[in-house]
Amino acid sequence: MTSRIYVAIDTPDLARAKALAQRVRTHVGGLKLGLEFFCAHGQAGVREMAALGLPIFLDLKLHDIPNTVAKAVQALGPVEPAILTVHASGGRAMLEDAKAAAPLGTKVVAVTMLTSLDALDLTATGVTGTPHDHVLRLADLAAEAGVDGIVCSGEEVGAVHKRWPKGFLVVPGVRPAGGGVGDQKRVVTPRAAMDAGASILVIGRPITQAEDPDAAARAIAATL
Ligand SMILES: O=C(O)c1cc(=O)[nH]c(=O)n1[C@@H]1O[C@H](COP(=O)(O)O)[C@@H](O)[C@H]1O
Repeated sequence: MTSRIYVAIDTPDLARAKALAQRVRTHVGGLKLGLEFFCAHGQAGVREMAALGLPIFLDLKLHDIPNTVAKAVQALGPVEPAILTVHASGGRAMLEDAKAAAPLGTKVVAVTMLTSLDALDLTATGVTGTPHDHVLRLADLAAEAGVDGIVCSGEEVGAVHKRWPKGFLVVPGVRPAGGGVGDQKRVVTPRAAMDAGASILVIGRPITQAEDPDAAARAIAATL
């Protein structure tokens, strides 16, 4: 079965990105490229990574007025990513227009509440209620807007899965038991996220910063 792990290749160094992808490719289902990589290498860099033969998750977390986001998504069309992120808090019209502008084969997923935030951070942004409530509210908004799914932490994915069983649910911020969490705050193990209903996992540093990234990816895959 294809691995449900997308490895987050968070580096601006193209040679390192390619080398990492080659090392872990047999234990991951796809490559996630984010802002760091895209700002350094743009669409040409994405194409070079896509040439390695794994699906590309382009994580640009677009968040702007509907017209701007739709035009940006349209401009990204030629690279036809398998998955593309926008922010759910951009609102319903933005989500609808992003989906309408995306290539047919691209899943548009809406980031709800970043896994690097906790309840205190949420309150500080002026949002009342718990992270759980906030994620469910944004997940409902994303479902109504017709995008393919959402990004949330493993703490909420079970509840989202119950409300939206067909949603494509992306869970980042996962850590093998006993691993360091870094800047992530709402963290679960890869296995717990899958058991709760994640469609795919996004995993960066536990693989990319390991002494042997291939062995780390294999070890995590073996727990799923
Ligand atoms: O959209 C994402 O992928 C994302 C959303 C989120 O809420 N939290 C989050 O960590 N991510 C991404 O997931 C990856 C997590 O990396 P690690 O913490 O190194 O495993 C990074 O590339 C983040 O940009």
